[in-house]
Amino acid sequence: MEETGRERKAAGPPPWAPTKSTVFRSYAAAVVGDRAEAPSARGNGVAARSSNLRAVRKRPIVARLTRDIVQTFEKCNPEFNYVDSLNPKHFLTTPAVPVHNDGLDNANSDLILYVNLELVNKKSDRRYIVEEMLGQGTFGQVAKCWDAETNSYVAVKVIKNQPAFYQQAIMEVSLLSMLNDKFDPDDQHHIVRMLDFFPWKNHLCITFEMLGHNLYELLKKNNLRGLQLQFVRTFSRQILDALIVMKGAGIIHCDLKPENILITPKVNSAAGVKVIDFGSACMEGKTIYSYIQSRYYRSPEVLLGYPYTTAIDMWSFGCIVAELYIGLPLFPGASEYDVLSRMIEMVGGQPPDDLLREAKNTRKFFKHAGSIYPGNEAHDGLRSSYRILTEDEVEARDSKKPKIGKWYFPRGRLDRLIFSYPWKNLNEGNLPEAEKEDCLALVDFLRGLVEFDPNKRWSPLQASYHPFITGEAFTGPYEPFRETPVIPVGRAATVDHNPGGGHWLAAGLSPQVGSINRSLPFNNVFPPKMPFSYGSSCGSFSSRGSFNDNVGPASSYGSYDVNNVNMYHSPLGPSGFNLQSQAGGTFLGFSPDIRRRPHLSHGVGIRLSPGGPGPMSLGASPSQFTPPNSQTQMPASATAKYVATSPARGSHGSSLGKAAVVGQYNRRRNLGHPPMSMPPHEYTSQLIQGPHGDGVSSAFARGHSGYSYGALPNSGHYNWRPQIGVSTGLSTNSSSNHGYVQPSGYNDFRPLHSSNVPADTSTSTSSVPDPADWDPNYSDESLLQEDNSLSAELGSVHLRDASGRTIQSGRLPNIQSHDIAGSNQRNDFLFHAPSLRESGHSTGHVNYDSYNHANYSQRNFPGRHGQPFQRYNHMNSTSIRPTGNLQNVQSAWSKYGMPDSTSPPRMVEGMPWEEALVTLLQQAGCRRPLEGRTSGGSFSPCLGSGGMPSN
Ligand SMILES: Nc1ncnc2c1ncn2[C@@H]1O[C@H](COP(=O)(O)OP(=O)(O)OP(=O)(O)O)[C@@H](O)[C@H]1O
Repeated sequence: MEETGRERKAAGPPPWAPTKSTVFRSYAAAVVGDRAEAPSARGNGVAARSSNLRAVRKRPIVARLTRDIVQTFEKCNPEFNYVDSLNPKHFLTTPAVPVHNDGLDNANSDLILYVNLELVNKKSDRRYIVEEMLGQGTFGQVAKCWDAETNSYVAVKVIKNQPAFYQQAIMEVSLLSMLNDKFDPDDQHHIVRMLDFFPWKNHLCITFEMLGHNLYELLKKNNLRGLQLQFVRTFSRQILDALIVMKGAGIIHCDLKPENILITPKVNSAAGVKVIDFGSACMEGKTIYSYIQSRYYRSPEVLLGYPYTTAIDMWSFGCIVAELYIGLPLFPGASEYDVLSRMIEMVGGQPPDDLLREAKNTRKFFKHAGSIYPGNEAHDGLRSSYRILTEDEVEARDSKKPKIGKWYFPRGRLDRLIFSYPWKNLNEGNLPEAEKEDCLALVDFLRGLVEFDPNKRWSPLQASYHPFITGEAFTGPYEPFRETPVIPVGRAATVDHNPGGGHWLAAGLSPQVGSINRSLPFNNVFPPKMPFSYGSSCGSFSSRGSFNDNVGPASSYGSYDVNNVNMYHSPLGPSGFNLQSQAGGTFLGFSPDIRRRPHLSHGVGIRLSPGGPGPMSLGASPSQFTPPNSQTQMPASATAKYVATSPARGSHGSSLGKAAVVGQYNRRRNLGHPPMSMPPHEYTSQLIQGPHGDGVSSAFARGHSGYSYGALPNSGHYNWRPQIGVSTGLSTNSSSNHGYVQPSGYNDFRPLHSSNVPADTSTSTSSVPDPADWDPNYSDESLLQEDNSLSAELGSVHLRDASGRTIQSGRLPNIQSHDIAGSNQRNDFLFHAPSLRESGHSTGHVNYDSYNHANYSQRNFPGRHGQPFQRYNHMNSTSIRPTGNLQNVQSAWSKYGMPDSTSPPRMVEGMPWEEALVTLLQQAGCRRPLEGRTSGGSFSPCLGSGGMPSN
């Protein structure tokens, strides 16, 4: 029965009701009383003074009303009980609906983050207070957090609570640990610093130094105009620096793109950039995934399904350098076919025949003409027996048109593109004298990077000596010094079972058969700073005996002795990673001498020889770990808000791409995927004959005489590259084609492979939304949005030239549109060209009449396509593919040396991932992040008795 007001009155106030005296006590009285009660205050005579409320009145009203409000309420009503958790939360994660992990995770297995949530490293009791979302990507979320201990902001990547992502994140941790600690201990090589990692609520959290905006945002900031050349040079040099170190460590980044290069604003010091996101990285020679790299930056060998090395990062790097200059992605293809077509059209030539012969996807893109196809030539001047399929041929084969994206700049050769940038003055003769040399140097620099043949593509070290980077005068085509070939690529996992019965592939090791001596190249400028020899370019197997004797820092460079690699299969169960250091501890696969390592004789798994970072050997194909029912849902809604998809934060569009890929990957996982067909030895021997001979140097030692310095390519020139055996190069002489097929209308920037597609129209007929075009947040308005933080960030940019001289110091002018509006000149500032919008064209379609063939829609800049790597393995081994029940997952787990096979992993509520992580990291010697916080540097989990972390 409902109680009436009268009855209530008669019954007296409810027990919780404040009494008049407490409720309506004045705030001042409460404060006075409060202070009067404080012993310390009393002691200091504050009580007496507190009756004077003038100090309180001076505060702003909001402060006065809310300061100590909880205590005030408590004063007013002693029964008032403030419960923090009942506060409305400001959620940062999308969606924020609790689904998994006892309501802590959403449907995507992302930890639901909200403002002021604490992420705690329970081992060190270090707390990170979530403040805002920086990005939501494939592997989880990155949040800006306050680190109370250091009074600074950090970026914390909270990995999804799924084994697959967890595994790959362990890889990220281990690779970055290695890079940070062993190869760049002094933080000099433009690689992001990892500060901490810890498990939290079944999520792995990785703490990074807080960096600024990424390079895509920087370009976008200026309406996708390019940067001034000196900035292109400076950033390129720094990225190269990172790449040199990575190559020295044998690490392939696999997802290099402008979004993964972040600005590091430093007040009063040289600004620069840092490479982030090693979440897709792997070790050279131990490549697992074939679908890697974001599409625009995907190398030809990856597109074609050819074994890859660190050279793929150099391709991406070349794309980035060009993009920094022109402001737009170089190959913004809407499909892989489109990307490859653009490469061929813009770079000239095509991948060499031996690559095409071996690559597993060749038939997707090329037609084998049986013999030398008339009129078709590879880029090195040799005729080819392959030619790229026409769109019609692709359509006839696939019963649907290939997706072809828009062209955002004049079609034509890359050199022309660079020379005529910003494309308003189409006559390259307009190029100021002063810029000619720079442009020539840039074009020549790009020549060595966007090189179809990975064996001829310049290494980062070779590229770093290019005049474009060093700032020396450019006097003619650069010939890189000969570099000792380091790591022939390992055939990506192709074998189901290794002969020894172990699981090479499960361990992430590509069997590399063949007697190849691998030693640290004499010209490795970045020997890791560690006392012993090390396996830096980890991942190659060498045959017995080939392991060199020159023990020392450069000796056991990344080699695995195929006869000594210890793979065990034992019914006794897993032995974990068995990473044993000769130095007396376990560490990340660095054994100073493979020959002396202890041989363990039990367990499944693999003991890594020098150079193989432990966790990496997980062969962390998510497919092996994703529980059958695990969800990898990434609805567009979940990705649209933050970084990955938003122009405001870089890799916009990528999430969807990645989501699609993850979905594909999961499907693939379930369906299985055929192994690559080529036996490893074939590939190895091929490589030995290729790059191990005169390799790079010979490729560039020939036929460059015709590259006439100072001469810009004229309209009659077909191939902008200096040609082997052809004395034309960039000669202005159109007669120098030497039998090359004259492209139709190079003059007019017409495509080599005419697709009859107007440049401003998309021929995509697919009803399936293309992730490349999917960018819900994209708009011209967003392009024009000022971002003061970015301006501020850049305001303190100081750039130095090659000699260390400051070329741009002090505060740069704010990046305001009026700084550049209406300017058609390369501004004496960060950016060097007006945007299409500002180059006098009205919004909407921009018709470059003078090109006659190119219409551009500035409204349709490419939706960024950070298409992710897709993880699928080539392994057919059912033993490592989860087959639908926990036990199988567990057995897969145990094969990777994960803990105790007798206690199956709990997928959601338990701690096995944390335990596994802890064990792995402990075994791998990843101690640094916790050093100083743990006893003896060991990593031990902060587990409650029940296995769950106590909060
Ligand atoms: N150290 C950092 N400082 C500032 N922002 C960062 C940092 N690390 C990452 N971010 C932001 O978070 C975003 C996602 O980070 P990251 O690329 O490492 O995650 P991811 O899941 O691999 O994303 P993606 O799927 O886009 O590759 C980055 O694009 C960047 O904007």
